[in-house]
Amino acid sequence: MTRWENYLRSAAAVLEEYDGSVPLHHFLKQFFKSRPQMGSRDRKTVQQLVYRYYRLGRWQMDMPVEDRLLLATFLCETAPDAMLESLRPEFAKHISAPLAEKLAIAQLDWDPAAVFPFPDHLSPSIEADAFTRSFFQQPRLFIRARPGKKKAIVKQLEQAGVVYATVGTDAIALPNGTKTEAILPEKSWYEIQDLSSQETGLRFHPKAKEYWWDCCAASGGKSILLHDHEPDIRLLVSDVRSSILDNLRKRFAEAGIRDYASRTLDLTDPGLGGHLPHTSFNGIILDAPCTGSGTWGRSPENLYFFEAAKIAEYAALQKKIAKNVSKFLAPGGTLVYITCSVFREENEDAAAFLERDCGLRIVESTVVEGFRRFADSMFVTVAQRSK
Ligand SMILES: C[S@@+](CC[C@H](N)C(=O)[O-])C[C@H]1O[C@@H](n2cnc3c(N)ncnc32)[C@H](O)[C@@H]1O
Repeated sequence: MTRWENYLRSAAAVLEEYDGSVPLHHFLKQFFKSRPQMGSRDRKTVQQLVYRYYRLGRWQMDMPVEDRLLLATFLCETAPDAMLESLRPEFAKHISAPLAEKLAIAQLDWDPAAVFPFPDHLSPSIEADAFTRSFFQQPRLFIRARPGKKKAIVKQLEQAGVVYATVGTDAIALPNGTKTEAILPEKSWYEIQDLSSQETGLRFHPKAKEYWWDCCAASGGKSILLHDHEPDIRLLVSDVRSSILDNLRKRFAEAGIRDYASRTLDLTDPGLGGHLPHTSFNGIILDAPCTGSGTWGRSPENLYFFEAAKIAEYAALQKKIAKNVSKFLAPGGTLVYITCSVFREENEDAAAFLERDCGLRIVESTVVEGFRRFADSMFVTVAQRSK
């Protein structure tokens, strides 16, 4: 058996075993652990094959697995690929062609709803076909340069010979798999943060001495962004998971942030107010738990396994949290509601709920379209309590 056939067979074994109950990257870690004979290049190749397979969603499912793996490689890659050159030379010679041309070469009927089966749920401004086609491209790795550090970071990237691109004021796109920790050892200079996630921070306008609450803080990505806008704020961070707040503390320490309060809080708890250090905040960041559909370019297994019923479940949870949390917004205060979802129910419908049921005024609602630029897609709405 050739090296290529071996790779295809290993990828097929992953696909046979994986059932979507845990994220694919967790599953692959375990899968490779039990196969120590596979070297790092083998693991990387198999992993790429499997990810590409899921990028096609449920389109062309009748095809034999090996054929579909090679088709996915043809459609998702633009650089010469040795496996394709060996096993599908007729595809390999068109590897850099645009997707429309590749589809014609492969002589297949394009069926976007088989790739992304939820177009009816998309936020209205998102163009379904462009969004669906974006799944064939792997999003990039982005870092955010912290204030005053961009020049020094760029210098280190150049010294290490890394191909990078600066985007906007603070974002730097890096090739996927870049070992940032080895190349950029000074961790207080930057944060690993998606481009669209960075741009949600353009809506944070904290003033010195104000009270701000990042109520779904996780490991603190938005809080560090907020703090970089204005370090002199009274910051409360909370999350329902205490383990993720341990990560936040470590990350804050590396970022040099020491002055803040943290709490483990369930935002659906009707008695929430009793656990808060203050009962009124000038700013609340509600980066809500969501389907994550705007990030599925990084976890394409969701195209295959996600069940639409989950959208309504998340939307109900988001409303419950929004209602409970918005009570603590001071007169004139701002609530920034964020999701990494592309679904209307979690986005525009949630904004309408903030206005209708929480007594807030919507100042801005935006879908941050990452899918056109190798980044995640997000939604952000800015809501204000009247003075
Ligand atoms: C989208 S993530 C937040 C990401 C984070 N803000 C960042 O920038 O990295 C949503 C967070 O909400 C938390 N969460 C989910 N349900 C919750 C609840 N009932 N109460 C409080 N937090 C909750 C999750 O643990 C998760 O960390």
